[in-house]
Amino acid sequence: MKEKKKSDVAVLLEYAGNRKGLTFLGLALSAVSMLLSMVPYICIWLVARDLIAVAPNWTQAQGISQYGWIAFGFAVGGIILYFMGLMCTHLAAFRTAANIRKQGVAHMMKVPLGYFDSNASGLIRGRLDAASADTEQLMAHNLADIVGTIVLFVSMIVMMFVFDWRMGLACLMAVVISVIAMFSMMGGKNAQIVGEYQATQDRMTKAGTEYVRGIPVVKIFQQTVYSFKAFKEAIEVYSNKAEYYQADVCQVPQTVNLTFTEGAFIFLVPVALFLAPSALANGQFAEFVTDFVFYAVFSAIISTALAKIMFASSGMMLAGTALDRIRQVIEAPTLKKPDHPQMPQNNKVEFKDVSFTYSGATKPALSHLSFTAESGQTIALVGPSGGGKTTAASLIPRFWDVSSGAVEVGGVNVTQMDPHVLMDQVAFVFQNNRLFKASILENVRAARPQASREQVMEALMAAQCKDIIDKLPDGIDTQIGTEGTYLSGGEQQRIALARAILKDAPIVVLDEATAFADPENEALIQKAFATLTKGRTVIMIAHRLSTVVGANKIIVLEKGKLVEQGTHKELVNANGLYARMWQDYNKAVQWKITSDKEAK
Ligand SMILES: Nc1ncnc2c1ncn2[C@@H]1O[C@H](COP(=O)(O)OP(=O)(O)OP(=O)(O)O)[C@@H](O)[C@H]1O
Repeated sequence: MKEKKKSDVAVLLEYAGNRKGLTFLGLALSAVSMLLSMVPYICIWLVARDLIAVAPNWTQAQGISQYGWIAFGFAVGGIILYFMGLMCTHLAAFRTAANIRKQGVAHMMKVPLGYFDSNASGLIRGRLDAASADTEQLMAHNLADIVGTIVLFVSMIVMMFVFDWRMGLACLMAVVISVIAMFSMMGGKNAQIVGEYQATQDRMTKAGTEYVRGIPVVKIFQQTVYSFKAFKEAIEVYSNKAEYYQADVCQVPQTVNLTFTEGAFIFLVPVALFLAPSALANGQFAEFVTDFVFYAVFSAIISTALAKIMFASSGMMLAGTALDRIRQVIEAPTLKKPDHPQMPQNNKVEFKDVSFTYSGATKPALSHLSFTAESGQTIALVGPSGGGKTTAASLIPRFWDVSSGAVEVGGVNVTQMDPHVLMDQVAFVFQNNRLFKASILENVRAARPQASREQVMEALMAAQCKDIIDKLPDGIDTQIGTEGTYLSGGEQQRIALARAILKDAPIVVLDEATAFADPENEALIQKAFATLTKGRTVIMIAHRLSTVVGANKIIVLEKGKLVEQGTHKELVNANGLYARMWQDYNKAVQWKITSDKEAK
């Protein structure tokens, strides 16, 4: 257990980078400040000794004010050094937390895109933010307090035995009982409970993110109570765990701890009463009273020291579990990079006997899928819902890697290509294209950062975005998602198409939108599609069969398997699943036309 804690600190110090030295400087300053803070107590003893020696002629006491100034000087010096130490540890702690966040974000760029499907973005952010804040507490405060407290303890024990070992022992007993109570609360099984408590916190964050994300659906279907259930349960589990820890685990040890730290007198007074008669008999009563005064005052710092240890050890535990959570992000498996990356030879896309099963799923989402899209061809993926169209398209940019078989781009297995080369080769337009809260210019330019303003403008025009730009107050410099500037689904889709057009990649994977039925937008989107796909290899997930009629090849997927392939004409003649889908589609269109006419 101890070793693990040590290694946690070592890990955190690595993150501090070139500010690691500042941590050590801060710790040294904290140690020295603790030593300085002992001097006022010695001064109290000296003052008590001198006063008692001249009692009751107090005015004869020499050097009282001198001791006062010395005590004041050392106390102030101690505080100044302590603050300087904290400044150093804070500077290192901020760097540590910043480096953890930076490394986490950098690592997220290397994980497969599918990772974000199974890990809510709120959870990832929560893990990095909350966890790095917890480590900040350890690095900025707790470590300095631990070192300071160790020094305090050693000097405290030395001082306890310097003046009167019996009264010193009385004070020490209170310390020992408190420390035992405290460690029974922190160590062993209870450390595991703290881990569980933080895991419930994680689950609550995840459920909260999911709940907030689903609010529109919840409101539409008036499902407030039911939808709140998962989130409510997560909150309840969390508060039960927190309550259990506080009430059942901490109650007794904390009471013992507080009683003995705040009441170090419990042992000191009986010991003093026991010693008083012999001191009186030996004519050493003045020394005895001096020592008693000193220990009575000194015992007060015991509670301060123990409180610091308590916070420090809980900080240690928090940081340890925080590091575990950070590791879940920072050590998430990354996309495997090939040792000898190969360059694509052409713009062909080929699936070779591809099977894929999502992690945790029992059935494969794709089984033995093979097809080829020659350079410049358009291949449409169609089929019933859940057939595997999105999964197949997602394997091209390596959202996930195939379970068996191979996906090849330009004659090279995608796993054998540098991920950057693969990303340059392929443009993706998915239905839920995310636009950033940034200007339209920046949103489109994300595809090619070095593109000029004119090139961005050209892409926007090609994607039929003229009407959008014209109506916005600052044209392409308008910030999206702020001050009421929101775009409709169809408009967002066209901006995303402009992004893909600007990218100018030879291969395009696109999920044809179904959600944006407004006829005007629809026509513009189709025009933008035509520009984007011209002269490129296209893999299109098609939901409306009207868009696939002209495709070079149609792949029909059902339950993860290729059930038919061919041109529209061939498949209609084959009288299989596609022919039935085509009939149903025509009936639906017919029904729409008829009902539109009747409505007029
Ligand atoms: N992230 C995921 N984790 C586990 N299973 C998944 C995941 N995404 C999809 N699946 C499963 O894989 C299968 C194929 O789903 P996929 O989304 O590829 O089908 P689709 O043909 O695109 O469907 P639709 O037309 O409804 O979009 C389904 O059984 C689905 O439940």
